[in-house]
Amino acid sequence: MTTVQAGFGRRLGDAVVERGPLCVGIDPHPALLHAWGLDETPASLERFAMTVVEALAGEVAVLKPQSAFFEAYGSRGIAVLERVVAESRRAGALVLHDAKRGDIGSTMTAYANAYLDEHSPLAADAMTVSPYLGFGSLAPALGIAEQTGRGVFVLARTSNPEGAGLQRSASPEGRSVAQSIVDAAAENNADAEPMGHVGVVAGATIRSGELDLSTLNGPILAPGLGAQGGTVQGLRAVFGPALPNVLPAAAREVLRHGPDVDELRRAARGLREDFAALLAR
Ligand SMILES: O=c1ccn([C@@H]2O[C@H](COP(=O)(O)O)[C@@H](O)[C@H]2O)c(=O)[nH]1
Repeated sequence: MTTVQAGFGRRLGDAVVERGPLCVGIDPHPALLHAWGLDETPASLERFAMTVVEALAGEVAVLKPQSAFFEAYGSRGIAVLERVVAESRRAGALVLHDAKRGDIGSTMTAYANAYLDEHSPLAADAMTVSPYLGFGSLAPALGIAEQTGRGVFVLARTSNPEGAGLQRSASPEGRSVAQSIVDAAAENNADAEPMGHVGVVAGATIRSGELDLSTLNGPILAPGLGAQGGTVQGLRAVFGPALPNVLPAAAREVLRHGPDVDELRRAARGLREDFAALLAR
């Protein structure tokens, strides 16, 4: 493990200042491959993913490969994912592995080593993690991330409709499961400047004011724009005063404009400009 000087909160903040607030998902869905005139082979997977990297790695703050779509192709898919991570980072984008890992602490260490340790071929800048085995089970990932200047995004209130039942369920004192995850992340970020390395995931599709994010002091990944029904304009109602910490995320809403790299860029810029205009209002 090698220590990176700046913490993830600062690195993400700098990337957003330089490139604007947007995370684009690299999700090679079979339907998108077909729409791009590609088939479902490792060679097509690579063509798709590297086209997105060519179009956007020099353009957006964060790229978020969805691990599942690469894992589906076995070791050849993982080899493509390694290339996506390395070339995106080389072009200046931060890479967030969307793998949603979560396990007992000892196994969590191995996941964190796989995705966050600089010597791993898959090492990125951040990863998504699932707190279902208890927030404390994520401690090894939080620790490795902090030591290496990397970040984690903990699922709190996800964008999918099925998440609501579990995540909105409340303790006798009235605190929801999702809020307890946000509060635990906030504890880890308490003294960090300009913000901490423990982000949360909260969908662009959730109800207004569902979460109190006032003490989080960390980034908020907001997936669910476009294909899942969330809108950039709706983000202010959902996140209120926490809006400046929101990193809007979209995959299909951008990828459907491919394979033309200029069209992909135009789509990403449009979303980013819409969000910047919302922030400025
Ligand atoms: O709450 C969550 C957490 C993660 N995701 C992931 O983001 C993308 C969304 O893709 P779109 O095409 O923009 O809908 C996908 O990889 C999900 O696994 C999420 O949607 N919601």
